[in-house]
Amino acid sequence: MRYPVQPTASHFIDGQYVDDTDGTPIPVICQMSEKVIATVHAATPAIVEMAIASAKRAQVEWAAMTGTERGRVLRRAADIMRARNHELSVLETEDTGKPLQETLVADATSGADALEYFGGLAASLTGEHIQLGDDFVYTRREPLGVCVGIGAWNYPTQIACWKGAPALACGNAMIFKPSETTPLCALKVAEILHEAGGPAGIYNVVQGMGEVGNALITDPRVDKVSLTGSVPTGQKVYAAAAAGIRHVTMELGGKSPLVIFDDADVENAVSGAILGNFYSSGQVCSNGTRVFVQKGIKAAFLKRLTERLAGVKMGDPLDETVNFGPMVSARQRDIVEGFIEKGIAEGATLVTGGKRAGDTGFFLEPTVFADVTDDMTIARDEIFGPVMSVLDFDTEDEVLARANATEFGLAAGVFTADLTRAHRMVAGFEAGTCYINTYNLAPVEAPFGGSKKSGVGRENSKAAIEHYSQLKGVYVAMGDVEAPF
Ligand SMILES: NC(=O)C1=CN([C@@H]2O[C@H](COP(=O)(O)OP(=O)(O)OC[C@H]3O[C@@H](n4cnc5c(N)ncnc54)[C@H](O)[C@@H]3O)[C@@H](O)[C@H]2O)C=CC1
Repeated sequence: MRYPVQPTASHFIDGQYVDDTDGTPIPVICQMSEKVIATVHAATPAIVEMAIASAKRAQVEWAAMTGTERGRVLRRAADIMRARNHELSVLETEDTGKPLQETLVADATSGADALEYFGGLAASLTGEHIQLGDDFVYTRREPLGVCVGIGAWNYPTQIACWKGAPALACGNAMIFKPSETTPLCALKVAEILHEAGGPAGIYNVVQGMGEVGNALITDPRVDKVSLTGSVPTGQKVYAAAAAGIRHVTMELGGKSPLVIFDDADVENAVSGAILGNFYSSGQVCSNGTRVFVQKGIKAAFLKRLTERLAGVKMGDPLDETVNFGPMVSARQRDIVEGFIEKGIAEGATLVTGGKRAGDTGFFLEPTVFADVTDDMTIARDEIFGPVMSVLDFDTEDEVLARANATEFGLAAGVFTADLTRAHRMVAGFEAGTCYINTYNLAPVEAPFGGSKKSGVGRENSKAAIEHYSQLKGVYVAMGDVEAPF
């Protein structure tokens, strides 16, 4: 079975599809054919109002259910997602252009993991009892209320679930606004949660650009905003949330270092660098795009990397043998091309790639630059495309200082056979998500998020519960009340 690409309607609110065709049309463009394959409409003020009013009402009912009951809904939704993995993966590929080979294992499956994990935690979210002589305090772990999730375009299903699952487990309602570039997949998440028994209104999806996001996060009925996006957007959204003293989770951009020492296993280091630069055509926030390679292993690393890149198969992302898809949009392709031109102009050595590919489609070759220096634009700015920068280094102290010399702090990785050094490096990295002898894995059990300008808060793991709930302390007196007069 295959889902129709054109959704039934633009938004999913209060358990059903709704539309208001007065909203600005948002075309969905196929990254392979460059043709419009679906159209949705940005939410009008009436749609935004409908979504918030419905979430506010539904949240009360949802929070009154036991954790076990809420968890059951999430786990049922996880089962449905797994049973429909193929059609959800096809839709994810149509939304993003990522190869089906990837989406079959990384998107609905990761979303289902989040629903299952937080569904399992829901029943055990408790407060604590603090004895104070005869008196005592107990704490209640309570939901925040209505949460708004705003997504980026690279992982539309996964982001919708990573935000929705912990929010719902804690008894919140969520209104999710997908990126205008990839509006399709979150609608399926909403539909599935409803089918799994979620009360109408606990997970609404509304479409739109920044204005719709802004209308949602400035509404006084909204208690929290969780954004996945770029740092400039994060600054705006964080500021708007601060005006209303709202809770925030910010999952923002990065320019992460991947450090490869002379003693590393070359084959594994090359695999790590490929995973950290070319998966999803490089459109991954945690990518290790500054690959610091110690001078003694540089020649062997570049040789094997170039050989391994011969295994890239570009083409129709729906063809399961294709392992490298087009960029998400013409705009993103053009941005990345601009960075490649800068890399060449600023004197980096183009080892491989650098060009468009194919007659149609937003394809860019996987690109590797060597002899990159810290001051070059390609070593400083987030590119969000398939461009790897290889930088040379001599010593551990030197590379750690250079790895940290960035305003970002999302991820960092190290490849070495010396485990003492690996742990020392990781302790020194200014980054929220670190890897030793691997790169870019993001299981739901592990916290994911950034430090410095890459973000605030953590997604996944038990840590996410702290970001979707609040504690109420209750002092209970067992005797008379003493007062001064
Ligand atoms: N840390 C993480 O977990 C991840 C971070 N990202 C980051 O996302 C970026 C790429 O995604 P894009 O969609 O281009 O990011 P973006 O920042 O352009 O947009 C993100 C979302 O924010 C919305 N938005 C824009 N202005 C807004 C405003 N004023 N108020 C409310 N919402 C607003 C957009 O409509 C979109 O849904 C990259 O920088 C990447 O590093 C991407 C994936 C994961």
